[in-house]
Amino acid sequence: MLAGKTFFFIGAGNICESMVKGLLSTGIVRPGEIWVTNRSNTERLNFLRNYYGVVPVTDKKSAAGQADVIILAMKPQDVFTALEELKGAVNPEQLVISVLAGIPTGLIEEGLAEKVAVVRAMPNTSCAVLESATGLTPGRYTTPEQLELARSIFSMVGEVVVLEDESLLDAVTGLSGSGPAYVYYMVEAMEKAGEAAGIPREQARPLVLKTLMGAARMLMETGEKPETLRRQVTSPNGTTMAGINELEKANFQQTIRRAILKATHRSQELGQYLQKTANA
Ligand SMILES: NC(=O)C1=CN([C@@H]2O[C@H](COP(=O)(O)OP(=O)(O)OC[C@H]3O[C@@H](n4cnc5c(N)ncnc54)[C@H](OP(=O)(O)O)[C@@H]3O)[C@@H](O)[C@H]2O)C=CC1
Ligand SMILES: O=C(O)[C@@H]1CCC=N1
Repeated sequence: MLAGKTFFFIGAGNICESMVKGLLSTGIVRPGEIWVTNRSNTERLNFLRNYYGVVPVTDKKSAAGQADVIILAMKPQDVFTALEELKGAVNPEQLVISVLAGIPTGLIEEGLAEKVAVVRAMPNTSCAVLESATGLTPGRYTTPEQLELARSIFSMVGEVVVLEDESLLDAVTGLSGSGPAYVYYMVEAMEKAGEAAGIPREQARPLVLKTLMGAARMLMETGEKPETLRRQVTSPNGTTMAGINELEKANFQQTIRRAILKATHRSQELGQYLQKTANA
């Protein structure tokens, strides 16, 4: 299904590079099958060409007319300009994948002016190591085969969940799209705490990272609930209980909940704002 397909990334920033790195590492997609473009940053395109062997594109319209899969990967605020540049170039046989936070498929379909197949996807930067958690939802004109193509692309770089209700993609964005940043933030905090407790940074880091990896693998491989695994670590009146009590005092779970709901809300807000702009 994927062999020989060409991929055109419109927006060659962070998420583009994570996907490119992951796709190429599978060996299924070859560098010449990945085309990349930016608004103006040619230095970045040259870097991607030199480092990954992918193909920089200047004539967006012509490349968009030829690629099998077009991936919209600019900031949400830049979507209108990008769509204007693509108008009329994409046909219903092709597949457009948008990874833009908050942007509904309807807005992209309208912008492209043809009955083009659009899939909204929310991956995360762990695509680079084939461990993305990606939510997908089909647009109005997406055939089951085109949805399957999108699923197989993101399955190459991690786990895929297909959601029928597009509005849930905002929550996927708040949960797993932004999710790696919450984890990195926690790692930063744990490293600093390790240092504060006297462990040199170069030794704190491997301890924290292996703790993270080990806990993730325990969750995945035992199939136990996080709560069960947490209780196994927590001895009555022991060290873990002392630590967890402190997290409870700071309303840790409520704080995480608020963070994810805020991020979800921000995704909704971006979509609503840009939809209003489109209607104005
Ligand atoms: N970063 C992440 O973890 C994730 C991001 N996303 C989504 O992916 C999108 C991109 O995010 P990210 O990669 O972090 O952003 P970056 O700022 O790193 O990259 C965006 C790129 O888009 C380019 N661009 C802007 N306008 C156009 C245009 N009209 N035509 C072609 N290229 C254009 C910019 O080029 P130039 O520099 O020349 O202006 C820039 O290189 C966002 O919509 C975000 O919501 C989704 C999942 C995860
Ligand atoms: O921060 C953002 O808006 C993007 C969307 C998901 C991850 N990064």
